[in-house]
Parts: sequence; C-alpha cells; structure tokens
Amino acid sequence: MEYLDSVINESLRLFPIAPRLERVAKASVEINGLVIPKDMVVMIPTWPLHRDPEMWPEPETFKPERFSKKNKDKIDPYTYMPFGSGPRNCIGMRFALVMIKLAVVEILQQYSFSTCKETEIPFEMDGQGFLAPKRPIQLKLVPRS
Ligand code: HEM
Repeated sequence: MEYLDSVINESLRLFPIAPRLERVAKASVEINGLVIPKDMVVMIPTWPLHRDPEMWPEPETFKPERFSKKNKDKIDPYTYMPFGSGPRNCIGMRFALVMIKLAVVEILQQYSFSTCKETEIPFEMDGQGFLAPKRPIQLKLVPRS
C-alpha cells in the first residue's frame, strides 16, 4: 500500500486534474514589494510548480520514490497541490484516494496492463479547463494466470 500511495502521488504530480488554482484577494496585501489589490484574482500555477526542476529533479520522469516515507517529509507542501491547499482544498480528497486505491488493487489482482497498437505514445493532453487526455487512453488488459 505504501508504494501504491507513492505511485498515485507521482501520477498526480505529473498530471494534476486542476493545472492551476485560483483565489480572490479579500484585502489588499503587499508581498515582497508586490501589491495585490483587494478583489484581484490570483492564479496559482500547479502544473509548472509540479514540474519545477529546482524542486523535482528530472521532473518529467515518473519516480514514485519521491513520495517514499524517507523522502516525502522533504517536500514543501506549496510545491505539491494536486488537491489544492488551505480551507477550500478538495473536500473529496480522502474519498478519492481510497476509491482509486481500491479500484487499482481490485483490477491488478485479476489483470495486468500493457500497451497495444491502439495506445497513443506519447498521448496528447487537453489544456482546456480540467486536465485530461484529448482522447481516451487505450491499453490492453492481460488476465493473470
Ligand atoms: C483524484 C481526484 C480529485 C482531485 C485530483 C481533486 C482535486 C481538486 C482540486 C485541485 C480542488 C480545488 C482546491 C483548491 O482550490 O484549493 C478541488 C475542489 C473540490 N473537490 Fe476535488 N478532486 C478530486 C476528487 C473529488 C471528489 C471524489 C469529490 C467529491 C466526492 C470532490 C469534491 C470537491 C469539492 C466539493 C471541491 C470544492 C471545495 C471548496 O471549494 O471548498 N473532489 N478538488
């Protein structure tokens, strides 16, 4: 379960459903000389933060070990926000993580996945709104004997 957790975290790092978050400033504030006026919409760029090479060496490589017990405490929470952050973060986070794990375990007990001729490599992402592949990802399920 520990490694599955790391795999899901790393998948959400590379492909956060919300590639950016938004907040509205409730009051004018100055941060490092930059004034953010009241009511201004502030965009938090999750996608670039999740792929910043200063925080994530070899950012394009799928490395679940980044989230191992040994390494995960070193991660700055504001550089990894697949479920957002603060009082308005995702209310369904725990439910979603449990459901993903249950589904993956149930499927992997019976089948293994492999690519096939229909698999688009690399697949194309749809940048409109929520992040998703442009076309469904087609894979072959091989029954485990
Ligand atoms: C992998 C699955 C999911 C991901 C990656 C995800 C991600 C997110 C993100 C990034 C936000 C915005 C948080 C922010 O602005 O700080 C959000 C908000 C929200 N999510 Fe999810 N979500 C997931 C599943 C779910 C599920 C299963 C539910 C409901 C059962 C849910 C309900 C909500 C609600 C109601 C909000 C708005 C919270 C608010 O504005 O106070 N999400 N989610």
